[in-house]
Amino acid sequence: MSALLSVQGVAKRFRGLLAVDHVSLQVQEGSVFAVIGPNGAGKTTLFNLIAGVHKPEAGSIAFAGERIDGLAPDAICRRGLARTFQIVRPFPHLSVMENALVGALLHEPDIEAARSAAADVLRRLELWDKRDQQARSLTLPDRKRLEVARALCTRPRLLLLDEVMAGLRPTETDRMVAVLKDLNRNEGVTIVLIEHVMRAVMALADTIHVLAHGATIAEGAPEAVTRDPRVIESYLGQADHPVGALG
Ligand SMILES: Nc1ncnc2c1ncn2[C@@H]1O[C@H](COP(=O)(O)OP(=O)(O)OP(=O)(O)O)[C@@H](O)[C@H]1O
Repeated sequence: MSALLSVQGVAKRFRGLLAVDHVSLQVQEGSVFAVIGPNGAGKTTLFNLIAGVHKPEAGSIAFAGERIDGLAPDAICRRGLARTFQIVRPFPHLSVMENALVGALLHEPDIEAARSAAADVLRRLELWDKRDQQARSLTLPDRKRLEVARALCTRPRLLLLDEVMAGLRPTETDRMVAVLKDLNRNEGVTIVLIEHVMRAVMALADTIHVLAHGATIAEGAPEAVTRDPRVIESYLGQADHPVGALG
């Protein structure tokens, strides 16, 4: 099986700090791949490299067999790689439907067809009843779902999710996990997620990749990775060391 996303030895430095230190990973089509690691490990910077926000100083990134490093974020999104942001960023004064439409119009220039595609996604994400509400009036769980909906409306083959569970209560986390499982299993969307909520990671991920100080320290099946002493040690000293609690 060839990888849908292949990251080879990418590096990114901010002034003196090597935020991503020659990281390599392979994400198989149809899988759920989690990137975890303590605060400041380089997870969001790695996403920004994949999504085209930053250009890697070393290494290469291929999506569906073609190089994407160096392309602009919108060009990468058009190829089928969409992302959400750690800080949710819907257009606050637009309605839920209008926010979804912005994504749908990327691939579907016909407004009625785009509206219909957006409606399908909003139903799937349980936001249809709130389609006329302004995004800024939504609760945090609904804003998180809208963030996923906007990304999904661009019809991605691969979805990059940056901490979509943060701030959710356990029941809301379970709902989001169910939505993502459905997308992955029934729609075939490949998912790469950065996540601190280990309950969600364990429920979803086929593979976990662990970063610490910008570098890879472990990768493998969830049960093995969360028992790895290097992984547990990397979280020590963190107020909430979720992996230690599981191990
Ligand atoms: N734009 C930037 N300019 C300067 N330094 C940055 C920038 N973005 C990230 N960094 C630094 O790079 C390192 C990695 O940050 P990054 O946000 O990628 O970590 P993270 O693993 O996503 O952390 P968290 O779990 O807290 O979100 C940190 O030391 C951070 O301060």
